[in-house]
Amino acid sequence: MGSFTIASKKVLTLVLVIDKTEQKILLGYKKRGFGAHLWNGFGGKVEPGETTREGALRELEEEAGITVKSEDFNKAGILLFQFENDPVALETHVYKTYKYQGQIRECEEMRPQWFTFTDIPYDQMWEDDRIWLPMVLNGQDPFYGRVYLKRKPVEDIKEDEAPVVNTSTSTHANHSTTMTETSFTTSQPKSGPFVLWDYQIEHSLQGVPREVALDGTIASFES
Ligand SMILES: Nc1nc2c([nH]c(=O)n2[C@H]2C[C@H](O)[C@@H](COP(=O)(O)OP(=O)(O)OP(=O)(O)O)O2)c(=O)[nH]1
Repeated sequence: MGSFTIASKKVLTLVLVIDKTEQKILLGYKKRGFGAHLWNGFGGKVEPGETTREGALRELEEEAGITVKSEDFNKAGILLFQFENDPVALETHVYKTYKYQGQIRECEEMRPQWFTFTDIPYDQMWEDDRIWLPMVLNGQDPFYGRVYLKRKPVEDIKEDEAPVVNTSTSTHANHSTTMTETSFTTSQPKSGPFVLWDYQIEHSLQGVPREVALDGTIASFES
């Protein structure tokens, strides 16, 4: 049995771009690196000297090509991701926005695509997303909590399930965007190399969390 004991944390961000009118969310297909072959929001590590808000806005511009005004950018919550036998937890600051500027574009790491709320590809996302993403879409944020992810047995990871990608151009919310569709030849990779082991996620009644302690409780709130 593996251990979920953590000793420290790294700070990361995750940005959700939502079209309330059309009931759609912009996700990116991660082409490489950590979480490859999964659909996710945009984000990554916060750099030294950056606030989480600055880091989230930078990653959104790098990965999807769009910018968001500060007043349209809100913290939806914090999740502490814990990985089996890894003492470093990922304190992930989740932001949401309903407005953006610029032209959505693909980059070498992420391929953006809009999904209607009823068509979110949860079986090609991190397994915990189906628990907390609806909280954001239903306005049940801010939230906080922790998520325990266990490594999949090696025999369950199918390396050669490469997706087939088709490119097309579509127009959405006055933005003409080149979109690509993904289909999988055989059984598709599900939730990457991790499975959800356990979680505790709660609606934050006291305010917007600024930091989560290593035990998953809120350490401080945004003022
Ligand atoms: N939706 C979701 N995202 C997760 C989970 N676990 C997890 O680490 N992430 C996110 C947080 C980050 O946005 C991303 C991992 O960040 P990363 O450090 O690998 O980012 P990156 O490859 O883009 O690296 P960089 O740009 O910072 O160099 O994955 C999860 O269970 N669900």
